[in-house]
Amino acid sequence: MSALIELKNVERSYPLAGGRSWVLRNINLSIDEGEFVSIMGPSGSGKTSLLNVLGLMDAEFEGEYRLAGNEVHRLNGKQRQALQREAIGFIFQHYHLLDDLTVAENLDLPLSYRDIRAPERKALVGDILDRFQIVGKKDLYPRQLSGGQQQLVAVARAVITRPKLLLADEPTGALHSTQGQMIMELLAELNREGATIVQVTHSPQNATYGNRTVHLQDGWLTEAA
Ligand SMILES: Nc1ncnc2c1ncn2[C@@H]1O[C@H](COP(=O)(O)OP(=O)(O)OP(=O)(O)O)[C@@H](O)[C@H]1O
Repeated sequence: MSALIELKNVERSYPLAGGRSWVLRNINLSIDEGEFVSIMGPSGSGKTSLLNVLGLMDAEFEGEYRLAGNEVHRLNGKQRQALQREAIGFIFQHYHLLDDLTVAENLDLPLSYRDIRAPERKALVGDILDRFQIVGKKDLYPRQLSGGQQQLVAVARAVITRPKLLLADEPTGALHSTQGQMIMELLAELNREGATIVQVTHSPQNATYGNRTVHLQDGWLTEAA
């Protein structure tokens, strides 16, 4: 089994008056294709910082990061952006849908960054609307949807390009428990279909949907027993 993600001695710090403030300490982590990993840890322990490194949103780290055979630590900004668009889908706590775009237009957005012709884009949007059973919502705006429906659209948008890696930051954090459970079941299903998923969660219940949990404490990573 080949590793999709490999972090070697990854460190992140910020300058602080008189020294540096350390956020990630000597992180070594390997994640195989097809895994569903949960990152847990107290507030301020570095979970979002680690997700930002994994998602190529933060390049100011030290150490080595390999993603799908790419040496991320050697890439320039343009190459990182290309890899991010090709390989990663993001799901955030607060959906991050664009308010001025309809559901269908939000779903089309990641496709518009790719070299895909309009009829094929339309077909892909149609397929995903079907798959997520939201065809009836396609012309509505995000504010016309419930929180659970908005997150459903956000997950659909994250997977429409079939990324190898799905990164989720507290994906159920803003939802009621039944809506949250629906989203977790959907993530588990996407994982069974082959997506590698890394989620940040405070919820031990949500972590049970994954196959493995790692813990962060003051920037240090430990594997759960
Ligand atoms: N731009 C920055 N400058 C300085 N310190 C920062 C910066 N961004 C994050 N930090 C620090 O990094 C540490 C880890 O933050 P991070 O957001 O990764 O924690 P977290 O585990 O995700 O917390 P939470 O569960 O509260 O979201 C915190 O102490 C935070 O203050």
